[in-house]
Amino acid sequence: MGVLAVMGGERVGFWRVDAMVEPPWVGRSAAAVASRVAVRVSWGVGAESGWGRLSIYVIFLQNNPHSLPNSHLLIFNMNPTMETQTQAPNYPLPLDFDNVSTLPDSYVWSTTTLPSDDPCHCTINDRKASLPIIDIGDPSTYDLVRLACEKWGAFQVINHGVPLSLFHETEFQTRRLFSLPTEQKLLVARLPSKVVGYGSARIQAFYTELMWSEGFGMMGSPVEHARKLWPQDHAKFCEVMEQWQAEMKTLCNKIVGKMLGSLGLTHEDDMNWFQPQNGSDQTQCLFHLNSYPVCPDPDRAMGLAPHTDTSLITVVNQFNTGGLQVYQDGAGWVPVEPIEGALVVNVGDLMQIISNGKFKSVLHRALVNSTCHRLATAFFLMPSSNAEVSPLRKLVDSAHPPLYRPVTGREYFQLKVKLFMKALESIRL
Ligand SMILES: O=C(O)CCC(=O)C(=O)O
Ligand SMILES: [Fe+2]
Repeated sequence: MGVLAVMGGERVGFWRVDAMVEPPWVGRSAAAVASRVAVRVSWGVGAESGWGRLSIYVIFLQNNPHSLPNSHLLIFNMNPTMETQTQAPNYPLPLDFDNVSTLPDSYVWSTTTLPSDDPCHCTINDRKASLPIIDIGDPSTYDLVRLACEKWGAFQVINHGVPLSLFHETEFQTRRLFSLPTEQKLLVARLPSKVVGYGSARIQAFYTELMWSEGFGMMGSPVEHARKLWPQDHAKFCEVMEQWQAEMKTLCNKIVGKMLGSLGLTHEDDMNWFQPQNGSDQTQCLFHLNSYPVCPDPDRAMGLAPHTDTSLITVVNQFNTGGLQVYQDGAGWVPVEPIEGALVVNVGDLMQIISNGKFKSVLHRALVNSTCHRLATAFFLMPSSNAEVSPLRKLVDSAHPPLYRPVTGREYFQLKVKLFMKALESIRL
């Protein structure tokens, strides 16, 4: 287990590997190699004159990148067989964004590779279309919620009861994490098969072009990772992250209650399947921090590529900085207006399944900009992994046959990892 750093060409970055590398040669003095490597690292990451001119090296660090000279460290020329030996996954860890002054070619999204022809396409007429803003504290909002979920698959919520002070603390702690030096963030790099830890978006695996973003995932307490990042000073980060997740869980229940209510159902009667059965298998909610550093060429870059969320619903906080866009048939990509203290709710794939296709899982993406470092958080409401997800019984009758076969939360998650945007289609009856 270790971190592979590959330097040279345009794809400068770090890959995490699961497999132990069998080095083609061993026995060089670690200290001697380390001094060479340190120089190559500083050349390879960021120095423009270095792009494409360095030969490719693979560095295997058994310990942490901080202790280079003392680590057991091996270096060898990369060759075609090496790639198969290391089984490097198809998505790199994020770039060292601070040290890049021009957009590397591998981060350029040409308009032809974008799902819509023009990334910012919006006719004058379309500009009037904007995501509904719903006062979730208002008891008479059922119709608005239903319409928003049917037409958009998303809406913004206000009057949700999450204190503004917690927004600010969460933003502060999120910025604190992403401001750490790259090599420190790599101490908690996410393993390819996992959702927790630091890394690039998991959907990167489905796109050839690289995304201008980095993320940090957690499920519940982030203490194990936070301890590695701040050995003496992680308590506040953990406290704030746990508090935000608790607030999001409560809010999600309220919102799901409204969504069901808008279809004539209730949380109590119709969501029993969702709760952990014998207390042993907790719900698998995922909380993600996203960072979109200032980008030298934002019109040609992509922060987070188009996708739908796997969740039942997702609550996104874009910290008052625009960038999130939702796709609507007929209108194209519609920017989600940043509103201080508002939260964005996305209908996810699992909600599309349980609503028997009444609510649609929204296609969305995040763009970047050249002036400010955008941060966002996303809380994904997930069922326990063995809960059976299927169209809710009361929504199915002879006139409305079930559109999807039952799947467990775990099974659907695995389908999404394998099939990405074709996962829903694969369980369609
Ligand atoms: O960063 C954003 O605004 C969107 C985040 C998102 O869609 C996600 O993490 O799935
Ligand atoms: Fe998303």
